[in-house]
Amino acid sequence: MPQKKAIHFGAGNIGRGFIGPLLVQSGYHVVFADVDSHIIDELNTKHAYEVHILDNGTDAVKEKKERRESVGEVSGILTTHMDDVIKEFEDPHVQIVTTAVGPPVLEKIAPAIAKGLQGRRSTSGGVLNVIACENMVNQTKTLKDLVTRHLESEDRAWAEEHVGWADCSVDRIVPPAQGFGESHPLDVGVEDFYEWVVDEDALKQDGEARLPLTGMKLTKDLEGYIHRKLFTLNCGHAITAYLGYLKGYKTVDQAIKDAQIRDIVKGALEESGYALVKKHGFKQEEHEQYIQKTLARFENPNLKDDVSRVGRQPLRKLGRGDRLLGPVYLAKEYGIPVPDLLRGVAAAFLYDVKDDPQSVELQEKVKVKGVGGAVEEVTEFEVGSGENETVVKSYEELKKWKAA
Ligand SMILES: NC(=O)C1=CN([C@@H]2O[C@H](COP(=O)(O)OP(=O)(O)OC[C@H]3O[C@@H](n4cnc5c(N)ncnc54)[C@H](O)[C@@H]3O)[C@@H](O)[C@H]2O)C=CC1
Ligand SMILES: O=P(O)(O)OC[C@H]1O[C@](O)(CO)[C@@H](O)[C@@H]1O
Repeated sequence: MPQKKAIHFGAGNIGRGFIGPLLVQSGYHVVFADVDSHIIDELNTKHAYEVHILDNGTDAVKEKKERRESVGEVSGILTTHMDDVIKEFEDPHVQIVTTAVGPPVLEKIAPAIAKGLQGRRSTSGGVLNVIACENMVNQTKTLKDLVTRHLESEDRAWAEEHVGWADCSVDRIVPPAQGFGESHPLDVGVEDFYEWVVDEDALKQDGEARLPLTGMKLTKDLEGYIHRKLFTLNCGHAITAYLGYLKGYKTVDQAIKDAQIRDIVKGALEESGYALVKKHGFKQEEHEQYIQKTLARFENPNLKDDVSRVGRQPLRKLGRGDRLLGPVYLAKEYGIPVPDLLRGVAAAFLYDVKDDPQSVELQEKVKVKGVGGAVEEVTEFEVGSGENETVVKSYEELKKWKAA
């Protein structure tokens, strides 16, 4: 039987280090679609690469610090070559389309996906599931809306019937590849842990296209998984990055070993945890273990994960439903005090990195409106409110860390 195929947009860290390998393990040939011609050329020359599991020696890999998994059955196309994209969508062996390009890039790939779906309809192609693996809530619904804008009504109707659009939670720390040598540009280093949870009800389950894949979990309660991951792993990660930046640490593992930083991060995750337990009915004890496991993941020295990567785009991370304010607002619903989460929010307002446009924009807001005014604009906590005052007070305290 001819091999089933997947198209994955974004041959970056998560694409090559997480989603691509799981697709290959599940028997798919993966066609990576990217704008980076160097990576695409490499994929089409070598058709294989290695994933280096950089465990910290406490979990699966007790003796060695690294083990490798070979990934074959891969090729590439440029998203700028529309004919190639359409040809792949027309291929009846293609059954799943995934993305990991970054939230702002979804609108850029939407026209190509729309053209691909038009082509698939015109060749009477079968059912397809689309799963956007981006760190955001409702990422695939967002992609669906963006794609639908480029479809005429008959194509829209066909897509409603033939295309499943499933949101997901995607969790594995994959920093930019480092130290594998110039002759291995496709290799990527990852942590051992991973979790990929997909909204079962949104999938089109049809014949060969049925999911889950190896390593993928289906759920009818995606919100619980997304909140747990975003308000724990991503929340703690971001706070570690912002506090680490203030103390001049380069990487996350260095920052989390600092007792002052660890106390705040742990406190913030406990506050967020009380709210998550209330909202989603997680067992308190199990959630505490999840927090411990998360902190242990931050300690992994082999990942050498830069605080600037984890802290990137602070305004996005200060979004109302995102990793910092999401748990603050959730805790507020239950009257849970959140001093450490608000310290984390304050630290984000002190993140001053010149080559990060969102950091520059945030600093400009602070300059123009003062801290309280900027906090009000970004967090929607009015000047004079308890939350606004706590963030401003924490900001002034944390500012001294930077000066020290
Ligand atoms: N790296 C990580 O540990 C994790 C990342 N994520 C999410 O995965 C997504 C991707 O993150 P990374 O893989 O780290 O980023 P990355 O920067 O390594 O990869 C993004 C890829 O998208 C490609 N790209 C950019 N514009 C494109 C376009 N118009 N068409 C096609 N490809 C395009 C880039 O060339 C790059 O290869 C983000 O949403 C991130 O939040 C989620 C969980 C873990
Ligand atoms: O990719 P983002 O949303 O900028 O945030 C970085 C975060 O994403 C991850 O790369 C993976 O979830 C985390 O390591 C980190 O918390």
